[in-house]
Amino acid sequence: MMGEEELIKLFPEFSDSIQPSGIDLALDEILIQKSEGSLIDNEKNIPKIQSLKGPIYTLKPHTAYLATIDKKIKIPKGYSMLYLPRSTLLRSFVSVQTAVGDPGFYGTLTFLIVNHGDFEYKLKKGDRIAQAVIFPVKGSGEYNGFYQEK
Ligand SMILES: O=c1ccn([C@H]2C[C@H](O)[C@@H](COP(=O)(O)OP(=O)(O)OP(=O)(O)O)O2)c(=O)[nH]1
Repeated sequence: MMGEEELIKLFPEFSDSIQPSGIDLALDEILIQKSEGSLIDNEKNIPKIQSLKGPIYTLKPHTAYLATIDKKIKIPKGYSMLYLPRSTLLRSFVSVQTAVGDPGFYGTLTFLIVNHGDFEYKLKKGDRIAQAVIFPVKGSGEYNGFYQEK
């Protein structure tokens, strides 16, 4: 796992958000699902989504949303990332569910955020919701998939 000194060099645009063992990630928008979706024979039909009005978002009980991160990220070749939830959210019955950040990815990170609680939970744009932890990857190629932005 990469530490503070190395992370500042690798991610200068996140210099204000570097932690001893990762990078803090802050909320941009919360989005709700507006249509069905499917994944059949690797054919993606991603559900339509709609932004909620911010900057304070109310997560309804037992409801899933998408959350976008406020700064686009470029993952350098040779590194990969995992995203872990901020524990304050877990202590509040809210999970942040995430996948792997690939070497070479550039774009907006999107996470699933679920309020598992029986009560509403309020979250403000700009608040930290997750932390990225970064690992070197030996012999990696570069991501150039569906979610890559130019
Ligand atoms: O929770 C996550 C994890 C990763 N990413 C970004 C970075 C990652 O490099 C990219 C693609 O993720 P993944 O490879 O998991 O997506 P896929 O469904 O396999 O897409 P593709 O078919 O383009 O490979 O999305 C997110 O936005 N959210």
